[in-house]
Amino acid sequence: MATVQVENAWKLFQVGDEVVRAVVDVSLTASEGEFVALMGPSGSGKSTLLHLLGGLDRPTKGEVHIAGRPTSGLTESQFAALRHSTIGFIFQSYNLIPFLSAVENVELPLMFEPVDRASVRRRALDLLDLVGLGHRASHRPGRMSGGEQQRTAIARALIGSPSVVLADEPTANLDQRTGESVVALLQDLCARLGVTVVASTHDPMVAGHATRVLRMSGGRITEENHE
Ligand SMILES: Nc1ncnc2c1ncn2[C@@H]1O[C@H](COP(=O)(O)OP(=O)(O)OP(=O)(O)O)[C@@H](O)[C@H]1O
Repeated sequence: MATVQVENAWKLFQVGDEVVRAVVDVSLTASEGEFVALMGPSGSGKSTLLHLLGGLDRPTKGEVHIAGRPTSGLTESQFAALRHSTIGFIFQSYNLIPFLSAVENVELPLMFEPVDRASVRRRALDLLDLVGLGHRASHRPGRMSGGEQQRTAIARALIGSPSVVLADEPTANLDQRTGESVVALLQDLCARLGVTVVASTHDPMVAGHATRVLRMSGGRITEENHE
């Protein structure tokens, strides 16, 4: 099943008198369990495309489907609810809350949901185990390494059982070896849980683990390579 689907998507930004064409007529489909790497020079449109895929931003033109549903007719709150239940995000700077413990950070996306707290706690602890951090559950981010913080962020991205995880340069702040272990974890999630991962990256190592590599230039997808 296609878990990521965009058709002829454009994103234009008006900056003063100038129109910036950040994403230009992009169509993309990815299925369950795929690991797609988005590569390309700075400013080529990778982050903007990720934002469109995840519904953090709406296209100027074109259609974005989330979980097989077209999103153009949805209100902001319908859109947010759909995003919440189907998509997890990972950022290069981890974006963990410094005064919360690892397990509390993982629980955060479900904090305001009407769900049983004890079962959320169990699930958060299971996810920390899954990413190899069961022993760090009570640690705050400041007491964890960069790799541990990114693993915590991956567990947080999974708390809502998303079908898609979008990662914006997930290894940018990690050394080579730690980056490799984080990417191996993402690859494992694709294989074992059937999650679709789309990751923007400048790092050839990340692309080396992907099932598909898309190259962007000037807002367009200009090249596509399969594993
Ligand atoms: N909110 C915005 N307002 C105006 N222009 C924007 C905005 N967001 C992105 N852009 C522009 O759109 C283009 C694509 O930017 P984007 O951040 O998607 O590129 P990128 O490939 O992710 O770059 P990097 O690798 O440096 O993160 C750039 O020219 C950028 O300046």
